[in-house]
Amino acid sequence: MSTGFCIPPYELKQSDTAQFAKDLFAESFRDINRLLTVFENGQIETRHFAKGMDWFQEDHTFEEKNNAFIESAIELGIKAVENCLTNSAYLSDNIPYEEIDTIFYISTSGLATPSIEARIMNELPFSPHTKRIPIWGLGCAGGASGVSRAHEYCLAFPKAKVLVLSIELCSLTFQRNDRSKSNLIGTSLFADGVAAALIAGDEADISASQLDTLPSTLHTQSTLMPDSKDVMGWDIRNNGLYVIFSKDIPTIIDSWLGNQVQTFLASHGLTTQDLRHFVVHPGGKKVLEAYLSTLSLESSMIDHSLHVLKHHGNMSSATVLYVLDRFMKEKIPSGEYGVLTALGPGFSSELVLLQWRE
Ligand SMILES: CC(C)(COP(=O)(O)OP(=O)(O)OC[C@H]1O[C@@H](n2cnc3c(N)ncnc32)[C@H](O)[C@@H]1OP(=O)(O)O)[C@@H](O)C(=O)NCCC(=O)NCCSC(=O)/C=C/c1ccc(O)cc1
Repeated sequence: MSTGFCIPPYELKQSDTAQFAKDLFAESFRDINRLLTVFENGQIETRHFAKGMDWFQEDHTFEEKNNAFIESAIELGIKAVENCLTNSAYLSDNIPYEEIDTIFYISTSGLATPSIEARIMNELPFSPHTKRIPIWGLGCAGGASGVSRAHEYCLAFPKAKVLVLSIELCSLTFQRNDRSKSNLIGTSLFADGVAAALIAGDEADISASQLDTLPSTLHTQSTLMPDSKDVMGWDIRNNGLYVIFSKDIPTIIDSWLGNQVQTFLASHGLTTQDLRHFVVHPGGKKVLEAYLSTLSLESSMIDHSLHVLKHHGNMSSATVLYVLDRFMKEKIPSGEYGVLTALGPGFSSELVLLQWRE
């Protein structure tokens, strides 16, 4: 396994984005100062964006926003792929582009056909026979789903080297004229992130990592909650993508997820007591608290997720790969188990059982 990232170029402090939101939303909410406390309460300090503050001060058409997405996605995606295939923390030799069998491209924040991985293949020397599997629409769950689908691909083709490339430029969907509370909360949470992960089959010819152990993917579980399409998603209108996300998500996690994780672990002879590591997408502070409470986990198990939330915000599908990278850098004894998980529109969850191995 390897990872690579490209941090988008414009770093903004939470205090700057709070001021921006105050200017924008002041007319819409009489109690704006009370609502602005969400910017401080969310445990986010900095976020990174593809465009600077000036860009968000102006209205943009759907066409302009989506064109900006395509341009930045290619530029940042290329760097994340390069960093992943040459990451000396995990690889003793660089992986040549032409050895990548398949790219799973994950996104829900911009549209492109041909999809972004094809455009990146025009810029980097991949084999023209590389299989392209673009996955659009899984939202925050997409990074975990990408790891799951890559795992299954490697079971079918054990010699395969697979790239999961997640590109989310959530800020480029920003709707200045949507003065809903969801949009205000979203403006405090969402950020841009670009991450790549290399997943290799058991028989792949890959130069050994310099680390003692790395996580292996063992099993996966995808779950759709029936009749829950209004929990999260996009309302697609002439001006672009308008965010839908329910304020009940933390409560839904509390009542729905615990059982699922327990059943998943039990089907592999494990319980939550066996779980040492929890590689969880930090959807928001209250989302992380809900995970702790429903699974009775020790609070230290979300430290890496909180770190990513603090320094990068919620970068939708890319976020869980940032969290995974922090776990991969830790010295974790061989044999220990973990779960990688994220939730997204559907409403759905993705679970991956991990075991650290030499
Ligand atoms: C740290 C937060 C953000 C703030 O906490 P707080 O400061 O204690 O504030 P409250 O939770 O009390 O919320 C303040 C107000 O906002 C309201 N609110 C609170 N979430 C909501 C709400 N989703 N709707 C609409 N009103 C709300 C809440 O009801 C309350 O209103 P009021 O009754 O007038 O006091 C906390 O609410 C929190 O962690 N929430 C969980 C966030 C969450 O669900 N994350 C997972 C979903 S991620 C997701 O769906 C992704 C979407 C997405 C979006 C854009 C993209 O570009 C890409 C992706």
